[in-house]
Amino acid sequence: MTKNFVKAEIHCHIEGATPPHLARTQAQKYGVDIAPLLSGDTYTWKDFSEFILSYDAIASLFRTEADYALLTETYLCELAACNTIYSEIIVSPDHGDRIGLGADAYLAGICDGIHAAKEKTGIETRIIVTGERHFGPDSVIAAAEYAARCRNPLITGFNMAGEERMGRVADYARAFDIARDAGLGLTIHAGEVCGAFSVSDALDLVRPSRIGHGVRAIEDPALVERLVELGTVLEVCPGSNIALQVFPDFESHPLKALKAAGVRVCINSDDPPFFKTSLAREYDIAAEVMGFSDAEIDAMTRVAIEAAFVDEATRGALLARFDATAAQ
Ligand SMILES: Nc1ncnc2[nH]cnc12
Ligand SMILES: [Zn+2]
Repeated sequence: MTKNFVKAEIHCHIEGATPPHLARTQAQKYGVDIAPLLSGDTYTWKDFSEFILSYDAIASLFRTEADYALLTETYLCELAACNTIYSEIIVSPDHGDRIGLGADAYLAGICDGIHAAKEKTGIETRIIVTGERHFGPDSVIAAAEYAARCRNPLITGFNMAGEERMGRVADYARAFDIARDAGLGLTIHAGEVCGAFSVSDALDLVRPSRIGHGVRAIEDPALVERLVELGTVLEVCPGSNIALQVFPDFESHPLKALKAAGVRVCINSDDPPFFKTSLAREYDIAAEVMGFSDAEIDAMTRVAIEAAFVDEATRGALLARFDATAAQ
């Protein structure tokens, strides 16, 4: 059991963290029939494309600043309850725009939720703005421009999520140039649905310090070696990968092999209720199914904090908190 382990997570999509009970409340509030999306406590989707559609539909149930504050506070308090001291949430201003709330109010709600959760639990949180690849290059560039100009101190990173099979990384490279020039940390979903070439493209064209998933790098030993040399951190989400059938089961998941090869890896939940998981469960699986030792699990948590998009004073404080309580 990893219940008492100090945890940190740097890859979770805020709308993807919607607990089924909250989805139902929101659906009732706005008179939306979500029966095709949710059966009991299970989000129903069959493959990656359907998952993305389902994700966007659940996101559309949050329509006000207060809705987003509630969602964010709910998720962060759940994380804090399992000893999580740091979280980076991936947010998409496109969702705010698409439901007519607007990006500013969308982010204001999320920030309210972050402050409320910090007040209640002490959890430290930062925001990664993401472009959604399936909304096209212009929309991803607009997301980067938004992140760059709004100068919100909680927004410290830029990402691209969504349908990895749409276009090539080169089509989106400009968005990352804008984010890099604004001083934001860079990470990108790659090597999840697409193979090793997608991770190579990301390294060549985005030069990120982290990659979301990246697990299919395992298909190319030279690429694994390149990740080791660069020190690129993979934000690994094992439960997500199994649910989305990237790998058939936890036994064949490459997290152990990547770590053994020297790649810097950490454990994350991605969209936990969509994949019937939680950060706590991901840590338990690492220990009980994948066979990582306590020290190895702590080492992955340390990687998450070392790779976090925070200022050095905050990183130091988090590491001190982690060192004071880890593996005791
Ligand atoms: N696992 C995932 N991959 C790509 N885009 C996403 N958006 C939310 N979850 C995602
Ligand atoms: Zn993700």
